[in-house]
Amino acid sequence: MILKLQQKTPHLSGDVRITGSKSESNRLLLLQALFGNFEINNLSNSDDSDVMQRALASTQRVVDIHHAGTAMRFLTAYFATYEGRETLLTGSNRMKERPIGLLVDALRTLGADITYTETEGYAPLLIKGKKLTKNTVSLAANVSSQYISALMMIGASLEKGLEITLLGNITSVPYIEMTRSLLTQLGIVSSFENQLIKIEPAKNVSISEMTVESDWSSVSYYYSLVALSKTAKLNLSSYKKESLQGDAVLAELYDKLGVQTTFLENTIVLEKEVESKPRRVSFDLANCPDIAQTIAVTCFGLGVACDLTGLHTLKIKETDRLEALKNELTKLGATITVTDKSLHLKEGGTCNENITIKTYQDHRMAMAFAPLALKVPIIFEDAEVVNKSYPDFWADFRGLGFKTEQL
Ligand SMILES: O=C(O)C1=C[C@@H](OP(=O)(O)O)[C@@H](O)[C@H](O)C1
Ligand SMILES: C=C(OP(=O)(O)O)C(=O)O
Repeated sequence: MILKLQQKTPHLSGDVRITGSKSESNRLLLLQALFGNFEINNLSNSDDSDVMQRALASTQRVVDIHHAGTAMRFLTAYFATYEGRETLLTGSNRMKERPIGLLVDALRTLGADITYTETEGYAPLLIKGKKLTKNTVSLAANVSSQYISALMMIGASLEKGLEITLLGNITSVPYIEMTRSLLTQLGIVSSFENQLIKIEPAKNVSISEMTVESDWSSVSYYYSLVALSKTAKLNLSSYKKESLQGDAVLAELYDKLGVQTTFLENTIVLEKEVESKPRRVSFDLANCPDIAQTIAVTCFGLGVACDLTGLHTLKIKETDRLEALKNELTKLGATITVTDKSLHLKEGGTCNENITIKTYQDHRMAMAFAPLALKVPIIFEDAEVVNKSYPDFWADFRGLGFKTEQL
C-alpha cells in the first residue's frame, strides 16, 4: 500500500492510547509458557506479539516467526529446552540474514541440539528439544541483548538455574534489565553484577496477572511530532514514570529538542516548549537503538545538526537502518554521513515535498519519517509495515487530524 500523508495545521492536540510494549509482551508470553498461567493485561496487538502467541500455541513442526527478532531469539532458547519436540524455526528472508550464531553456540554449550538447515549462523534452525544439563555459559554481549534475555528466561527453567558470563561491551543494557525486572516481579531470583548474571531455578510462579506498560518506542513518533509542531499538547496512555523500557529516556532526550513531558497517573502529556532549539545535539544511543531513526528525522526536520553514536546494532535490525536513513534523508534534502556505528547530520537544509520514502520492510522507517508531514506532504511505500509493532499507527495519526490518501 502506497500512502500519502499530509497535515494542514502545525498545531496539534489530542489523546492517543498506544498498544502494549512488544518487548514486555513477548517476554511475558514466553514466561507464561514456561512458568504458569498468569493473565497478561494490555498485551501488544503487534504482528510480532501475534506470531509469538501463535508459535507458542503451535503443534506444527515448522514455526515461522516472520520478521520478529525477539520471537526468533526467545523461541530458539525455548524450543531447545522443550523435551521431545522437534521444531524447524524459520522466518522472513531478512530474518535469515540476522545473526543468531552466538545464541546457538551458547545453547549448544548447555547441551542443546540445534543445526542450521541453510547457512551456518542463521535461521532456519532445526531444534531437537531436550533437557539441558549444564548451568554455566559465556557469550559476547556486544551484538544483541536478545540472546542474553533468551538465556535468562529459559535459565530459570533449568534444574540448577543458569550463570551467564557476558564478554566485552554490553549493548542494549536496559533490555537485559527489563528481563530481570519481569523475572523479579514473577518471584524468580536473579542478580546482575559487572559481567555476571545469575538466575535461580524456578518451577512455577504464584502471580495471577501482569500488566504491560504501553510501548515507549512507539511514543517516540509523538515526541517527534511535538518537536516539529508550532504548538502541541498530546496526552498519551498508558505510561508510568518508573518504566521497565529503556526508551523512556525519550523524555530526557527530547527535552533538549523542545518537548516537555509531564507524568500524570497513567498518562504522559507532551507539550511544545517555547521555541529554543539547539544548533547541534550529540547522543549515545547504545542503550536505546530503536529510537535512533526517530531522533535523526526529528533533527533533520528541525534543521538541528546531530551526532548519533552507539549505533553498532542498527545494521542487523529489520534492515541496515544506517544505510536506509542515509538514503531516505538524502532524498529529502539532508546532508548526512554514516559509519558502521554512527550518524552525522549537518545543520539546516530544506525538506523536499512529495518525496516517496522507501520503508525497507522496516516499520520504523515508515513511522520515523511520518512526523515530517507536519512540514511537507510525504509518501510511503509499503505503509502497512507499521503492523510489526504498531498496527494502529496510521489510524492514530488520522485521529490527530492527519490526512492519509492511498495512491
Ligand atoms: O529485547 C528486546 O525486546 C529488544 C532488544 C533490542 O535489540 P538488541 O538487543 O538486538 O539491540 C531492540 O532493538 C529490540 O527492538 C527489542
Ligand atoms: C529491532 C526491532 O525489533 P526485533 O529485533 O525484535 O525484530 C525493533 O522493533 O526495532
